[in-house]
Amino acid sequence: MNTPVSPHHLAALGVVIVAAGRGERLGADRPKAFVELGGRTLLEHAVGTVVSLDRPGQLVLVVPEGRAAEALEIADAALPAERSWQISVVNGGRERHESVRNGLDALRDGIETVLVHDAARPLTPAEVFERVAEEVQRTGDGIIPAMPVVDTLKRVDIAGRVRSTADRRILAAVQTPQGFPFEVLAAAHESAQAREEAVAPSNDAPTDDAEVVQRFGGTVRTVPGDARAHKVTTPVDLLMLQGLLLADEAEARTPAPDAHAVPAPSVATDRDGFEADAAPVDDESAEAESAEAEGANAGSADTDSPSADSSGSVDVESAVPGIDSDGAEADGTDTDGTDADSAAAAAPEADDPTRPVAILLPPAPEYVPPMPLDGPADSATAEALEHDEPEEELDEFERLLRGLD
Ligand SMILES: Nc1ccn([C@@H]2O[C@H](COP(=O)(O)OP(=O)(O)OP(=O)(O)O)[C@@H](O)[C@H]2O)c(=O)n1
Ligand SMILES: C[C@](O)(CO)[C@H](O)COP(=O)(O)O
Repeated sequence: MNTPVSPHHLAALGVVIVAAGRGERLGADRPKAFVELGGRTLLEHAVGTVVSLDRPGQLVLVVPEGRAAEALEIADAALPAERSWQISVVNGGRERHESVRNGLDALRDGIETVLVHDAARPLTPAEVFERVAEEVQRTGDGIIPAMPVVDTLKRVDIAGRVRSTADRRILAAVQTPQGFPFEVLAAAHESAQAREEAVAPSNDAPTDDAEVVQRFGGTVRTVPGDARAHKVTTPVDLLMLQGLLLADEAEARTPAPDAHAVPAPSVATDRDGFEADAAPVDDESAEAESAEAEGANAGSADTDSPSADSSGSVDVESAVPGIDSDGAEADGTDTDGTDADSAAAAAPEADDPTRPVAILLPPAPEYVPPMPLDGPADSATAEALEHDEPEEELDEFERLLRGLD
């Protein structure tokens, strides 16, 4: 039964961290969320960021059976005394979407906005949580962080033969946290569950919550994601995130520029990979979308400052059998944990006022946003897209899979 809630409760944010996966592709000796990165489990990193958000909320941790006590300890240790986060822990399901459902069931009445986040994205900055939550509250739509696709994408048949190239201008790689009005996400998951129970299990389980909501008829939009929200899937992902933590440490050790120094460029790299005012991928009017994107990006799209939760040495080798800790060196990081370039920058000649105190990185490559939101501008692109109609190609692909081609 619904209990009356105060306006304070109505403003509360619900966050579900799904941490109940087995981590088979990582191949560690424990569930992925309990593997360590920089001396803290992936779950600890994620929880630490959520409880650092400057708002009241309820956090639900969804964990593998037998891990609830450990998860509660992690949450207790992470919770700063002055923050108003209420924490609960529930068991996960067989598939990710079942785990999300269990998490939603544990949220109390009065949550208006809910964010669903993968523990497997441990370094996602607090700014991304804020950006997603604010945009959900502003628009009432589902909001997901997205990154441009940087590789060329091929459709390949079961014999390994390349059949065609997908148009990556209309594709985006999406991350978590994904945010929704609570009622919409809860109803979408309920409806998905009813459908699952009514028909035989299929192999098209939704891989994210945006898909659950879209199948339910909801609208989902994008905001810029962040390179630090990278997902740990295989061992090399842990090494990449280890590199980020080491870079944070090196940056934290770099002395602040003195008054005589040549100023460093204000923006060296954009971690979201998008131009600051890149419009999100959508099919509505370009004008309205550009205005929205500007609103969404204002003050938060460029997240170049060091992470608040950078921590000590990285324990990848001991946590994941078969991972070679030298991978950090291969990525250009010295074994003493100092990025070679940053170390050089950290030792400017004090009496040489012209000596730069920061390495001047080249500007990030310009990201050309997907096609104009009201369709391709030029006739060549329009023609190319006409011949790259996704549903037609899916049919063709299915025919190939069945050996009908
Ligand atoms: N039944 C599941 C499956 C996944 N997850 C969570 O969903 C996120 C994304 O899933 P993924 O990276 O695929 O994790 P795993 O399922 O653990 O990985 P794998 O497929 O390699 O086993 C992770 O934080 C994972 O813990 C979950 O809570 N419950
Ligand atoms: C939810 C997700 O992280 C969005 O990119 C992704 O779909 C999870 O996929 P996985 O195969 O369960 O890791």
